[in-house]
Amino acid sequence: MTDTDPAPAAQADPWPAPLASGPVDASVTVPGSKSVTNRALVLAALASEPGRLRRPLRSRDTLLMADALRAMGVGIDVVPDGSTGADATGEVWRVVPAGLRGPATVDVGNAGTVMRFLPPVACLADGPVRFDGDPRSHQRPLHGVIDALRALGARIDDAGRGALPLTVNGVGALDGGPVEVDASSSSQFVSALLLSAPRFDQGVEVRHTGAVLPSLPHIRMTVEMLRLAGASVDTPQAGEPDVWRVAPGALLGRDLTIEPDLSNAQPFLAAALVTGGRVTIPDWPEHTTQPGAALREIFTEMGGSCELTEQGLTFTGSGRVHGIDVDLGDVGELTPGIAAVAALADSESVLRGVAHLRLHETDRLAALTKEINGLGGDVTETEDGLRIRPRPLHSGVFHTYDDHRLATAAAVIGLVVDGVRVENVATTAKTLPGFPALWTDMLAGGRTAAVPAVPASSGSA
Ligand SMILES: O=C(O)C1=C[C@@H](OP(=O)(O)O)[C@@H](O)[C@H](O)C1
Ligand SMILES: C=C(OP(=O)(O)O)C(=O)O
Repeated sequence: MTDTDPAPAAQADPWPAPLASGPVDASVTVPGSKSVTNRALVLAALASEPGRLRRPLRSRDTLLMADALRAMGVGIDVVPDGSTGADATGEVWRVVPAGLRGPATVDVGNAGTVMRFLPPVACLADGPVRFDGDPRSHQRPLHGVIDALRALGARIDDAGRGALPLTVNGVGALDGGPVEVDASSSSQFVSALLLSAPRFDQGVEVRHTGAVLPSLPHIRMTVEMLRLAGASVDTPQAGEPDVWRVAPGALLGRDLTIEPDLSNAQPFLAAALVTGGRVTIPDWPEHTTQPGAALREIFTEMGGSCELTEQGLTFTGSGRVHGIDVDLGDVGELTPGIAAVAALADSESVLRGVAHLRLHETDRLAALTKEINGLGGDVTETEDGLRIRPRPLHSGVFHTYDDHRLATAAAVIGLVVDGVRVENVATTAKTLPGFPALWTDMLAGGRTAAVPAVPASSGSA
């Protein structure tokens, strides 16, 4: 097992998605949030003292982030939890900040958070940091981060591509100050500039100039986590929309427990919806900036009800699945899972506000259209989303295009459509390693925890 390979159990490829024999009834412990884990790693690496992450997500995207920070000199190790028995919280990563080093090389894989959040960090290294990743990473938008960093004083060699691969020539500091960015293709441009800004000489003032700004909850997550780390952040006000300011200053080392990944809870909640069953997700946070929180409302409208108790969030399907007309601009990463449910509904759905999904792990709008239609569906792409007219679906191979959310969406359809086979289900390791086992445990009424046991001795994350 390498640091970037969480070694999921080998699966048949294509993987025969299990058919539900009746309504599911299970409690599923979902691993930590990718978005929270990778922000926590960056903020801990930039802090002025060591910090800890409890229940971090151990997946391809987060291990790539940890490896990249380590390559720049940061210490990241698995340490014993310190608590025992029922109090044990799972894996703990200790992050020990250090003077950031270059030369270094960073493999971003296909992780938006790594490719966007780390070039600003690399500006603070004392030498060149080379970034490259999967072929798809060369196509995903990065120009907003590159142009903004240059405007703030950075030297970046990208051979005029405005994309990966590139080298950030770190000199140990960055001026910072006011900068404009068009983040209409990814909110991560804004998050990236804000996260490192406490360490820029003048902090930063980011002004978004584009017509739309997707994934606002993820920007709120950035702001909230910066503040938790002691940063001073001003957020957009009436009369001054789309402007964020971060003051320069030291960041604190925190002891942070990572919330479960609510977007990865989606397929399990969808299972309750499409089978008319019941699924509980323990540790569902009462307050969260994760976009997955919107599932409570969206899936309720599509045919069920949910209740937040001490046990977690329980979603109960009504036995009917309704179509929905919804703007998913704030919560774009939920689109594949909602499209899967919509394909099984009793009426048409229109999913809007997600044109930027064409530049995600794959072109998600094209991929969902092709693959659902390949099973007999009737999906058409619109300018900014999908129109889904439910049809009786049949067996077939569902291709996933190296996209974790395509794979989990296919599994949802496979619960009620016999003979769905998911090509490359292993791609779920990007954010949810062990997905097939969690899925079959759920169908067996599982109560199994996905959180890895605390290792007996310390070691590298
Ligand atoms: O900042 C983050 O953690 C994320 C922001 C969103 O990106 P986009 O704004 O590019 O959609 C989201 O889709 C992605 O999964 C995670
Ligand atoms: C868009 C996603 O990921 P990334 O962080 O690579 O942008 C996603 O997880 O749905």
